[in-house]
Amino acid sequence: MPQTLRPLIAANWKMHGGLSWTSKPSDFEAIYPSSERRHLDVLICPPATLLASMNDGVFLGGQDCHAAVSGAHTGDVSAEMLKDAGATYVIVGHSERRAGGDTDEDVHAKAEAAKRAGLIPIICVGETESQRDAGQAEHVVSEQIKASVPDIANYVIAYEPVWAIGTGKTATPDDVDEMHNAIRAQVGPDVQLLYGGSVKPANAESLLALKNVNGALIGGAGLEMESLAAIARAAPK
Ligand SMILES: O=C(CO)COP(=O)(O)O
Repeated sequence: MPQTLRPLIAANWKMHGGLSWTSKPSDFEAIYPSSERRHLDVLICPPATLLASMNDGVFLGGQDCHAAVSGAHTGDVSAEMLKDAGATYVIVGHSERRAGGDTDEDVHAKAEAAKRAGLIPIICVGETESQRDAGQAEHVVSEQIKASVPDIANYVIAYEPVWAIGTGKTATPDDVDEMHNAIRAQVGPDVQLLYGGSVKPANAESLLALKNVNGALIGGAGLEMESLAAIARAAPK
């Protein structure tokens, strides 16, 4: 891993959590103190309702944003609102949003909105199981990157094969290595590349050891601070 690319261990809480929830980022500090993790960054992306109530020594992010600054968009949240509530990052183009209708063009516009607001977009890409079975995985991901990534300097790519999300099926280290090497060749040396899809404490070390894996985007295993910390501890120093 080039020296400049710090590991980023990111939890996407999806639609889980509330103000009285027992899992709190402040507990993360007690389990894995920042003094012991100066070599990496930890990010939690809670539901937008919780962002402003959290300020606990980890980076915070949104899970999606609208492309506009404000306006008549019922139910949406702008990148500026996420920034205002304490976010540093925002996930865009998650497959669960793409399944809900987000196109590559939408993702491109959302990533530009993130930059406009001073947030770092985490741009998600990944193939479906049938695309992988058809030998199309690298092509699909490369086309998603071409169409979804705007001309901005500071962004993160998260490779999340759709078939590995929430299924317990993790891509093998060889599959992840091959895909991340292809993405690295496409985006250059400066972009952090995260792997996501059933990352757990038990498989984190083998995935995070890969040369072009600079961190993880974690769903289920990121809801508990103990398991998130165990994954973070598996990142190379
Ligand atoms: O979608 C994901 C993170 O954004 C991955 O979810 P799981 O870790 O639950 O498979």
